[in-house]
Amino acid sequence: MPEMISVEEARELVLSHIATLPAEVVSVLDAAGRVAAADLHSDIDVSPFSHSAMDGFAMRAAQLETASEDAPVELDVIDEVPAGATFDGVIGEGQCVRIMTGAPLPADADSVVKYEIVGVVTGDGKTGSRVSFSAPTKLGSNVRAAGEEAKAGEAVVHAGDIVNPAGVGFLAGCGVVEVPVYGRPRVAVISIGSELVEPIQVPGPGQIRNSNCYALAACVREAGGVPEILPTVEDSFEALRDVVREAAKRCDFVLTSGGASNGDFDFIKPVVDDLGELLMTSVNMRPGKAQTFGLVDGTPVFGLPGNPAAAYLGFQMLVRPALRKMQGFQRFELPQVKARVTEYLKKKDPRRIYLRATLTKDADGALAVTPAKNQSSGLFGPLQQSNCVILMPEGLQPCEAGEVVDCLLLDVNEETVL
Ligand SMILES: Nc1nc2c(c(=O)[nH]1)N[C@H]1C(S)=C(S)[C@@H](COP(=O)(O)OP(=O)(O)OC[C@H]3O[C@@H](n4cnc5c(N)ncnc54)[C@H](O)[C@@H]3O)O[C@H]1N2
Ligand code: MOO
Repeated sequence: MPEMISVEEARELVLSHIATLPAEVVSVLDAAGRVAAADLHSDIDVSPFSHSAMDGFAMRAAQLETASEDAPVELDVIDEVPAGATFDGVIGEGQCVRIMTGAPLPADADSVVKYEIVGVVTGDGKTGSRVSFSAPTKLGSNVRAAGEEAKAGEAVVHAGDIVNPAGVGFLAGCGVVEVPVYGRPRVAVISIGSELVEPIQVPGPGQIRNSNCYALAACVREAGGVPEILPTVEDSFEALRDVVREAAKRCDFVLTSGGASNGDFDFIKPVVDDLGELLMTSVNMRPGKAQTFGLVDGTPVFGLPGNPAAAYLGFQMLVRPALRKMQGFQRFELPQVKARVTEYLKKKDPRRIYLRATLTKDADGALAVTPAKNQSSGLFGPLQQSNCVILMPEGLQPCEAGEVVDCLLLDVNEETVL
């Protein structure tokens, strides 16, 4: 196993050990944001019948061919058809049918003229009235064709498609009420550290609150997974081994934070090595060099570093892609834009650096990016206030103010096209 690998190599390594979860069937509403695991077919034509797109009058366009301001064509209104009803009669020459939006087009009609541009000669425009048309209408005007959106038996959503809220409506209209989608991974979220106390507690001497667990569980949720926060584990090889072994049996993915470095009390690497196969220990990124990955009984186990920003960015770069692959998503790169950096950026560490930063757009649409003042890997605050990270490539090349840099957007789906 190489000592330190690049972020891209790490992502590839992780993804190569991740399988898509089996499909499960959910109600169409719960399919929103999920990936379809099979082609989904409409049981009927959508819409099932040709219908009017306007409230107006239905007739054949040919009846109005000669209509003009000077010589309007007058027709008798022989019936009225609201949405939900049908007109089964015959529309003779000199006749039309009053029709409402959504009502089936009478078999004899091919066009609809909205009532705002129709004159009433006698009556109130309803059945028994006489109405006038002062212009011809186009064949098929204001008619929505049967099967315009889907034909009976047609695949309307394909395996691998992400169902969005509009898709939920589309599927419902096609009679698809149960949808096979790839499963959501159950993710055990484990904090490691004898110094940790729960957020409801006030830390005593040498103690800090366990914040990683909550951030990481939120990250899991946002990535589509189902987090299960486990009790904090003290810095003990045996204690950690027992917890990881049990979690790997019950869950689809085990995520730890802390104890990933080389200190005297850092045990995630030896635990994964002991229980299964240790595949990665270190990635060329800052923050977040200490990134452990391996398999325990075939379950992926990822050990993030303890420092909050290092854990968070390790998650975004390496764990989120894994959880997305499990759910059938196919894009794993965070959306990236170029922007001018507003200040000089020094580069003392040759690792790839992800600077927490804020991207803004000026009145002309030009993007500018400003790094957060405090880049300590021990802080969540600057991430809460940032909307991107600046990617400073490997090496020691600094960056002048005004230079164009690559920015990876946070809190945006990988499918976003910029
Ligand atoms: N000799 C060296 N020491 C360290 C190196 C190094 O290269 N050589 N790397 C440093 C870097 S960078 C990081 S990141 C950390 C990663 O180490 P660990 O994963 O073992 O992290 P811990 O030591 O357990 O914790 C680091 C830091 O984060 C706090 N922490 C831990 N868990 C939580 C939590 N759940 N919620 C909030 N904060 C947490 C912990 O108290 C420490 O302050 O190693 C450096 N050392
Ligand atoms: O993993 Mo550390 O800085 O690289 O936080």
